Amino acid sequence: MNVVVFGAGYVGLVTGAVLAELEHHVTLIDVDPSKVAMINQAQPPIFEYGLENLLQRVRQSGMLEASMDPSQAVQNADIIFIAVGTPPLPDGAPNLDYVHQAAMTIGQHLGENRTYVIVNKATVPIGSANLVEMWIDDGFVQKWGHPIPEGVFTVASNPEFLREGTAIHDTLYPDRIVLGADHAWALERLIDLYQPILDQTFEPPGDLPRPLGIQRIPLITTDRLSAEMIKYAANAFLSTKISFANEMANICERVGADITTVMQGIGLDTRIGSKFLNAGIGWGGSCFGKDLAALIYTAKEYGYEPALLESTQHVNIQQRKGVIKRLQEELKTLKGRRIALWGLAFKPGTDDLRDAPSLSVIQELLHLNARVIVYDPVAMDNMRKQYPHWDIRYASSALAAVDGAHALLVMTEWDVFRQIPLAEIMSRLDFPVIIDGRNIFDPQEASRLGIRYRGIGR
Ligand SMILES: NC(=O)c1ccc[n+]([C@@H]2O[C@H](COP(=O)([O-])OP(=O)(O)OC[C@H]3O[C@@H](n4cnc5c(N)ncnc54)[C@H](O)[C@@H]3O)[C@@H](O)[C@H]2O)c1
Ligand SMILES: O=c1ccn([C@@H]2O[C@H](COP(=O)(O)OP(=O)(O)O[C@H]3O[C@H](CO)[C@@H](O)[C@H](O)[C@H]3O)[C@@H](O)[C@H]2O)c(=O)[nH]1
Repeated sequence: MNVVVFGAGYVGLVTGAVLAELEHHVTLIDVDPSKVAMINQAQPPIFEYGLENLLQRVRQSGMLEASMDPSQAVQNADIIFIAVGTPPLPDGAPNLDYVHQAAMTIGQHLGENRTYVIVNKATVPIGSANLVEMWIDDGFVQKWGHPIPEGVFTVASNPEFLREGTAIHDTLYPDRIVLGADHAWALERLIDLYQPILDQTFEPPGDLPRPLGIQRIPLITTDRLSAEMIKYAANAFLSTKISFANEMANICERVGADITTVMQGIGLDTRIGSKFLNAGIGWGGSCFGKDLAALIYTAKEYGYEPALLESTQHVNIQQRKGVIKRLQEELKTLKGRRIALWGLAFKPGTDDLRDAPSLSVIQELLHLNARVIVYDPVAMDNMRKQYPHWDIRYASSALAAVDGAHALLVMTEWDVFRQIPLAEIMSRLDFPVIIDGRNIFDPQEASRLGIRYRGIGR
C-alpha cells in the first residue's frame, strides 16, 4: 500500500520505517529539513535501539523516503498517518496547531478520484477525529474553492502505545492494535495494512527477535471516540500505577519496610501484575504528564472533578521534590556543594529530555547555588542544545562526574551505572552521600562501605 506519515519524530519515523520493512511504500513528510536529510541518508535523528539498521534496510530497498513536499505522495496515498506532536499548553490542553497544519496540508493535496483513510496516530483529545475531518475539508476548500466530494476520505483513530527505547520492538510485537473507524471500508484497509503484524507473518529482524509465545496480536476495533479514550486511559492507568508505587515507597520509608520486596509481594498477584511498580523519583517523558493533564482538562470541560488523576499528578510532583529534600537532610546547605548527577534522559534507552525528572532537580540545585556536574551516556548533546544557558558542567564519564563531588544523585537507571562498583564511587566522592533515585544499588553493601545511602522507599 502507499502510506504517507506526517511527522518523522519518535512515533512517525518508527511507524514509517516498520511499515516500509513490511513492504509498504512509505513517504515521511516533515517540516524539519535537517530531519528529512538525515533520514534520507539513513541516519536516525533520534537515539532508538535498532533504528539505524532498520533505516539502512528500508532506504536500501527503496521502500521509505522522507520529504518536505507532500503533494505527490498525498495524492497517491491509500493511508495517511498524522503523527505530529501534540505538546501541552500551560492550561493542560494539548496544542493541536501541528495537527491542524498537517490536516490542512493533507486536504490541499487530496485527489477526487481515490479514497483515502486518514489516521490519527498522534494522541489527541477525545472527539478530535471530527476536528481533523473539518480541517481536511477546510484545506481542500482553500485549494479548490468547493467542499471535498462525499466518500473521498474518512478519518480513523489508531492510537500508538510504543515506549521510547523499545519503540521498534513495540511496533513489531505490540500488546494490541486499536482501530477506531466509522466506516467498514476504512477498517478493512487498516487491517490489511497491519496484517503482517496482526498475524506475525513477517520475518523478524536479526536484532529484534520475536518474543517466545507471540502468535497473533489482539485487535480491538471500535468507534473513534472509544479508541481516542483508550489511549488516555492507558497512560492514566500506567502513571497512576507508578504514583501508587511511589506513595507506598514513601510510607515504607517511614515504617522501615523495603518497597522493592513489597512491590514484588503485590506484583505476583496476577490481578495486579509486576510491571510499572518500580518506585523512584517519579515518572517523566513526553507522554505521561501531557496526557494526564489533557485527560484532567477534558474531564473538567464536562464538569467532572477527576480526583484520582489529580492525585497521580500531585504524588509525582512531590516525588521529584523528595530528591532535594533527602540531599538537604544529608548535606544541610547545598550552597557551593559539588553535586554529581547521573542520568539526564527521562528513562534509559533514549536521548529524550522531555519532562525528565533530572531537569526539575537540576533547576532546583542551581536555584540553591549548588555546582552541578552531569553525565549521561546519550542525552548530553540534547542537553547542551536545548539548555545552553544552564550553568552546569558535563563530565566525560560517570566516574569523572563523581571525582571530588559532595554527593551523587542517580536520576536514570542506565545499565552502565549499575555496573560501577560502589567502592569505586565511594573512593572518589568527597562526602560519601548517594541519593539513589532509581534504587539501582544495594543498600546493605552501601552501608557496609560506610556510604550515607538514601534510596526511595527502603
Ligand atoms: N514519543 C512517544 O513515545 C509517543 C508514544 C505514543 C504516542 N505519542 C504521540 O505521538 C505524537 C507524536 O509524538 P512524537 O514524540 O513522535 O513527537 P516528535 O516531536 O518527536 O515528532 C513530531 C514531528 O512532527 C513534525 N511536524 C510538526 N508539524 C508538522 C507538519 N505540519 N507536517 C509534517 N510534520 C510536522 C516535527 O517537525 C517533528 O519531527 C504525539 O501526539 C504523542 O503524544 C508519542
Ligand atoms: O515502574 C516504573 C516504570 C516507569 N517509570 C517511569 O515512567 C516514565 C515513563 O516510562 P515508559 O512508560 O517506559 O516510557 P514512555 O516512552 O514515556 O512510554 C509511555 O508513554 C508512551 C507515550 O504515550 C506510551 O505509548 C507508552 O505505552 C507508555 O509506556 C519514565 O520516566 C520511567 O522512568 C517508573 O518510574 N517506574
